[in-house]
Amino acid sequence: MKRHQHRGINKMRGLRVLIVEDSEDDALLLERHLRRGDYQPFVKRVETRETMLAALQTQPWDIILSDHSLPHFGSMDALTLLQKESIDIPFIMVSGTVGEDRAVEIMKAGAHDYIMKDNLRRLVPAVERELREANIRRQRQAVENERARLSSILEATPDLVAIMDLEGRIHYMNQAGRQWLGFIKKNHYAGASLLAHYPLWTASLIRDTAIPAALREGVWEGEAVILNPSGGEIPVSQVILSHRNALNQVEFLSTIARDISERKHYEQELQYRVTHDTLTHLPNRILLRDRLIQVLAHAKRNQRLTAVLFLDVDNFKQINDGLGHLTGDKCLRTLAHHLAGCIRESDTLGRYGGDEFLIILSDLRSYSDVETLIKKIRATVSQPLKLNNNDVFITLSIGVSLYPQDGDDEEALLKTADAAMHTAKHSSPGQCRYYRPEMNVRGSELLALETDLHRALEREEFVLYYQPQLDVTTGQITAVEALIRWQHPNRGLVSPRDFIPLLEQTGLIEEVGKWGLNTACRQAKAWHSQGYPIRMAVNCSARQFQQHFLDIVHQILQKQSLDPAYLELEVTESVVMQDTQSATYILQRLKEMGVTLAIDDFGTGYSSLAYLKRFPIHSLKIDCSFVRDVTKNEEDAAIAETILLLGNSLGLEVVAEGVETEAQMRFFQDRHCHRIQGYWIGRPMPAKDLFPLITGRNNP
Ligand SMILES: Nc1nc2c(ncn2[C@@H]2O[C@H](COP(=O)(O)O[C@H]3[C@@H](O)[C@H](n4cnc5c(=O)[nH]c(N)nc54)O[C@@H]3COP(=O)(O)O)[C@@H](O)[C@H]2O)c(=O)[nH]1
Repeated sequence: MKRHQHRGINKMRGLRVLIVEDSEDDALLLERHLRRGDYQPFVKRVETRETMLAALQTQPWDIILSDHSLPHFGSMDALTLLQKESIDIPFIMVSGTVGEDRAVEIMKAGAHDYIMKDNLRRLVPAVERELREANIRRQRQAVENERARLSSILEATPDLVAIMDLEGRIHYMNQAGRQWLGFIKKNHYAGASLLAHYPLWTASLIRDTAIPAALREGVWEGEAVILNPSGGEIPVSQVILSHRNALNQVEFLSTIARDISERKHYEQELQYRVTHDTLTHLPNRILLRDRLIQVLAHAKRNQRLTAVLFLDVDNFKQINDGLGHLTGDKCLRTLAHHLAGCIRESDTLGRYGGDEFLIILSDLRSYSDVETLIKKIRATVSQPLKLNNNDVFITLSIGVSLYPQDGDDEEALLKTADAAMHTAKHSSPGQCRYYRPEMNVRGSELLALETDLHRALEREEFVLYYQPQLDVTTGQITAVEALIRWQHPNRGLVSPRDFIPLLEQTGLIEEVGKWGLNTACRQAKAWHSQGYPIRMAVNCSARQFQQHFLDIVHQILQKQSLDPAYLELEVTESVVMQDTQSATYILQRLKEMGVTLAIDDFGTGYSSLAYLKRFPIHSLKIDCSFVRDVTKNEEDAAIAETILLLGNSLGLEVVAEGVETEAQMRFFQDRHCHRIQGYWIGRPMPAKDLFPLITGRNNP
């Protein structure tokens, strides 16, 4: 008994039954039949519309068993109520009176079955079938709901989604896809080929690579381009999937394509930024290197000549510091523009960094093409750059390396061009140097020198030598030029040509220059005190020529109690032409202080008459290079004579420097040059050695 009970309880199935019935006995009868059928029913009997609605709203029901006709309610009313409330519950009519026609009518109205009250043996099987079918209906509905949800997601997604057969014919395409491809109505795509909506190169990629890969491996992912109706290209990231049936045969393909226009735009932008200089928009170091590799590969294959030009703006720091960074930037931009105008379309100009530019010349017919370009560049930069109402003159130091002789890869050519440029910068700024193997040795020497220079001032290794200048009219030594020397502990006396450029680059020139000015003024004062009013000429480099230099000069003159008229500051044309506005100001203040001013190396730079008139200058020094051959070379003689005439007409003193022979001396004497400086009078020498020369000349 216990075992039977146990089995019975296990078999009992719960069932929530709503019975529409006015007879309690009939309801109990139904309940009993259900129990016999191994159900454990939870039963609620209702007999009006209101009680049925309340029961429906209170809890869910598994089945409704309804009598056909109640005093104020019936199966038709119950079905209407269910429809109105959109409730799908198996509905079995249980009646003793209904005729066949009426029964059919009720079935049409939504009842799932009907049972005669005198044949209740059918009840349990009917309930079971209806429960099963209701379950199937629910599952179908769930699938349908799921399908509708997925469809609405596909329709709403901004990506193109399509289903295709194995030939690429479209069977479904979502709204985004229809819009991209211009299918105005929903079914317009039916049978159209997706391949027709790609440009040729992408169509072949999809046909020959992507679809075979998707068929083989199940999926292909890549980038493609889709055409919009007006032929515009939409870059896409695309996935193609193959879908198999139960027999493992591919049944159809699906694809999802995402518009990556924005990403592509950013990628291009990024690529541009990585490879271009933001200031000048020229190729930067990375792209330059890349181009050089390509040019060299081409040159190797076709036995072509190639040249690399390293260009560096001389004294760019002064422009930046003096005129401000914005003007410095403008200077680089303007220069970049001018340089771009000098090269052929096949050449590459780029900004290598800071004030350094690089030009790659490919497919040269001969190396003379390089000379042609250099001449063009020279002619361009000899014109002033118009920067915010300033005429700024710049010079470029250029280093050239040639392929194949100076290196056969990009590394070697860049290194050799750089070495050549640095040699130009150190020995002759503003000039061009072709690479020579010994330049590399010189490079490491320069590095060692630079290290020593940092200690030279505190170790008192600098000395001043003085070179006499002869007054042509009186024959007396009326002035001397102070020239610095470096007494290096190991190298001996180092020429200023080897260390002044280094001092300028490192900024040490300001300290060393101050020391030189002070030492020279002290020496001038010493000679004055001994009865020899000698004028002291002191060189002033670009880096020193700043507004605070005015204070330095003033303080030193005060400290040494030297009459300012006996100090002559020598500046080159390039120093004053770099920033004419600021130069005019400084020169004017110096003049007001009583200091005299000389333009050094005159004739080698701009030689601009307009500026000479504007600047408060006292003298012009004819550069040694015109003096050397003045008696042999007509052109040099003509230049020297022109400078003399120019100086005289502007009321300036003219000094000829580098006079080594009597013939040269006579040349200048005959043309009323005011002062002569050169080995013929005396080499630069320590003050103690010069003194006897002064006393000898000045005490007839
Ligand atoms: N900013 C500073 N620059 C300086 C200073 N001292 C020197 N310098 C500059 O260094 C350059 C080289 O100078 P140096 O080697 O001293 O050469 C000078 C003379 O020695 C040389 N000279 C003079 N007479 C003759 C001659 O008859 N023949 C010949 N071959 N050379 C001769 O000319 C140089 C004079 O230079 P300059 O200044 O142009 O008058 C040089 O550019 C110096 O300016 C310093 O303290 N500060």
